[in-house]
Amino acid sequence: MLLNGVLDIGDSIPWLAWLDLQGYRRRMKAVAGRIDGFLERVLDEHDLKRRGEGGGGGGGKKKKDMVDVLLELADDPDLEVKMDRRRVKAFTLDMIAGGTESSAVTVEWAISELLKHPKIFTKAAEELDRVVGKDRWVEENDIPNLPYINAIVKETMRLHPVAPLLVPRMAREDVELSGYHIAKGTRVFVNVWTIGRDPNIWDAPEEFWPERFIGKDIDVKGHDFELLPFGAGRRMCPGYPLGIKVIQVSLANLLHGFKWELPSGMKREELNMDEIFGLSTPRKFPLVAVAHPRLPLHLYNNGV
Ligand code: HEM
Repeated sequence: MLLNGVLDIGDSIPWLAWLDLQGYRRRMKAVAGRIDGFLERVLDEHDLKRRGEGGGGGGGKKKKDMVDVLLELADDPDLEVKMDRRRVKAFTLDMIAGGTESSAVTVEWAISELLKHPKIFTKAAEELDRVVGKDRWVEENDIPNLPYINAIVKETMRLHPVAPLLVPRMAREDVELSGYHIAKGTRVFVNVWTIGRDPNIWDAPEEFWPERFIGKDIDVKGHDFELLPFGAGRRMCPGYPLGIKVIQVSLANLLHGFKWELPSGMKREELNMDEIFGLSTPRKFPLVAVAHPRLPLHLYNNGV
């Protein structure tokens, strides 16, 4: 993940690329080799299982997982866009890389911001107690009734977008944009991190203040260009519907189920909020916090 976001001199000065001055390309090739080895093993295991079960269909009775379905598609000669083994691996890697770190990083930032702003914790807990009650966990269909929790999620994504520069674009033709000439072939980065902190767009942009979204029609679906944590357009995050729900439901449950505190003796001003800036922006120092149960103890025995 770190190597994904590094600034390689060869990207900016292509004729220096072959020298690999920072050694990033060598390290990327080594990591790619290890990941490929892992994915090959996963595909081999699935192939073996499919053959053992009579081949072809991934076994009629046993439950299929995503890799089984992709391998079935790879066997289909009539597919308009061919799915071969290489694509099955790429797809699987996309799901692992895109679908895990992004939600975890966002939830960790949300809890960090709330530890700095205990009043927001209290307000969130009030909403959860009123809407969900203290005798159960939060479910997906509670989410539309939790505007304050949703505002916390948006505010977290405004200040800590998972992909601060989205993924690079390339201008397919010469274009004039807001008075700038962008020549065909130019690599373009959209800096959503800066947009999220732009004082021309946001009041008190450096402040964590979820109330700014209450009653406002600003969403994260790629239509409101001031808030683009999932990107926009044809290359917008395809995992958006899943990603946003995972963040909302897990954060809501973490706030509903636990009272959060900093380790004893630590003041909130001392909580370091530095980020590692790359393709994604995790915390520089992992969050350490203490969680106290808020709900009846029997609920913790059955899981969420
Ligand atoms: C927490 C949630 C997530 C956030 C904040 C997030 C954010 C993003 C962003 C900003 C992009 C680039 C979009 C652009 O440049 O316009 C992206 C691309 C992508 N995301 Fe996500 N994502 C999340 C969850 C997921 C999940 C759950 C999956 C899959 C299960 C996923 C799969 C992908 C893939 C495959 C791409 C590349 C799309 C392409 O290049 O065409 N993401 N994501």
